[in-house]
Amino acid sequence: MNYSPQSLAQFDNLLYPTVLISLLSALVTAYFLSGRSRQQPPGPWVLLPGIGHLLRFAKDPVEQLRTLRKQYGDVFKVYMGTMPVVFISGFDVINGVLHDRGAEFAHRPPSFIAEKLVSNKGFLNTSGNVWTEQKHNIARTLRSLSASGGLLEQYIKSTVNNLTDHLQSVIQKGEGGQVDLTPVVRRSVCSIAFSMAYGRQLDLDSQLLVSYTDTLDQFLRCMKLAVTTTFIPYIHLLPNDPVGYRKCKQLAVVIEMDFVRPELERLAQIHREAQMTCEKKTGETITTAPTLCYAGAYMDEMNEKIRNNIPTMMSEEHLPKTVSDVIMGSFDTITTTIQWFLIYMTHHLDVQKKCRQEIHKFMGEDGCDVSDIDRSKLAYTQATIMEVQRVANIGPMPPCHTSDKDTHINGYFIPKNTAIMTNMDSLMMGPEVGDDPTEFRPERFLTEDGRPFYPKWFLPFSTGKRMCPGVSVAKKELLGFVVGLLSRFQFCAPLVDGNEELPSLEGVYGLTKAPQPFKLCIQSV
Ligand code: HEM
Repeated sequence: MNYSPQSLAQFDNLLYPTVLISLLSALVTAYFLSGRSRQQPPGPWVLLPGIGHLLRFAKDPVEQLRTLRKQYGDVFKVYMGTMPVVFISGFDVINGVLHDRGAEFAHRPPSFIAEKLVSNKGFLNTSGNVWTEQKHNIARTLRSLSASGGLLEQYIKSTVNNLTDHLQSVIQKGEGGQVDLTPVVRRSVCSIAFSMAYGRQLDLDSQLLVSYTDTLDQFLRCMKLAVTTTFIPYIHLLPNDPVGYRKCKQLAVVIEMDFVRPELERLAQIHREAQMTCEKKTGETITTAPTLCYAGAYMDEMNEKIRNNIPTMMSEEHLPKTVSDVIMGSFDTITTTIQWFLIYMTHHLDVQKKCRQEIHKFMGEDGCDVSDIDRSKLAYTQATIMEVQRVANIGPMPPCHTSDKDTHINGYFIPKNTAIMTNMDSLMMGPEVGDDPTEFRPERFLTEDGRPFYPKWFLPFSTGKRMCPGVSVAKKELLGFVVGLLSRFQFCAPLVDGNEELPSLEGVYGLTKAPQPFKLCIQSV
């Protein structure tokens, strides 16, 4: 093509409008793109899943979440009280946020209740360096405690033996027809948590254990409603303490002053004495507590760092709250899982029988030793525990995560410190489970040749940096209780007015989803 000087001049005339139009369209595109990049997740403006349920004016929160997910997809935002909460659902999104971007989302959002109840100290509610340093210490100690042949196995063995002896005596007294197992199971679980924390064992009937368990129990019951202040802080100003916030604060003080601090003082004293003896004998300073426990291990590392002028965030202020967080982390979750396990076993006697047969086959029929369990042999029993964890879904709304920087999830803009909550139901009852998620079927956790199968979507302990640090303790404890109980007893529905009355499968939402009060009939096998 030939360009004449005139045609080039015409082109020149077009140059300015062309550049102008391009600039304008670039600006418009940038405007829309920046709008898109700041687009917030969809969701209704005011809705109170969880809290509404607690305050008894909304339906089952899990049902609400299912409806919302259908309507808005895997990332949606609701206002829980005055606080926006972004819910993430489905394996891909949850794993993407908590695991693949674990460091970014390893923070906890600011919380009124954490600030007022524990002054933002401890483990569960802290973030950043203080959390990381404590996490390393706790994870290391829990790993040592739960190692094969470690102290946890001894604690489980003696506690489960005491529990089964107690149940045997209930049966011998002719009272096995309708037993409320919850108090004794709670005490047993608390006893193991106590031993791991402070390195000494308490008798199941000891006054200290009874009152520690009762106080923890009262605190957790009280927290069911008091947690509302996280989402509507002004509620705590109302007269007559309608949500039990002030009562919870008092109970937190009682737990620390009456139970935690005396044990910490006792450990410090033992440590001082051991140190003096060691210095006299060898001239060396000992660096490990006489008995492994996580309060003692925390003190050791903290004191060692202080002695050697190594900068540390571990402190006397964090210590009692951190110990309480770990005890609380295990107490409610393990008790609730065992309660649900027993309930589901009364609903599925065939499964109960199969577990017992497996236990008797591989561990003997006479009072098997729960400190010496070969997990690989008890595949069906383990699969049953996992299936109970799935269907009972005791933590449908686990602690919130957040990022300390503005960020995006699935293209939606998430301002820093926004609370992000995992929709656990979307994993436990989601499409990945198969086409029969409501059915109780332990086989879904077994391969075709009967070996354990761990599907990627099964995340009851969460995933990523902030995943439950007690996972191996929990697995050992749950299996120990199940083996000890099923090897010696048969659990079934009690007779009420001549009719079998199966315990309800409907849960009560608190910090965990617990069963309604229930009784079972226990028989020796
Ligand atoms: C069936 C038993 C258990 C279940 C289902 C469970 C589940 C969970 C879940 C879902 C979280 C939240 C993780 C996250 O934020 O992403 C968590 C945190 C935690 N769990 Fe467990 N847990 C169990 C037992 C235990 C035990 C036995 C211990 C202690 C020995 C424990 C100690 C903790 C602690 C201290 C946290 C807070 C972690 C943090 O904030 O970084 N849990 N657990």
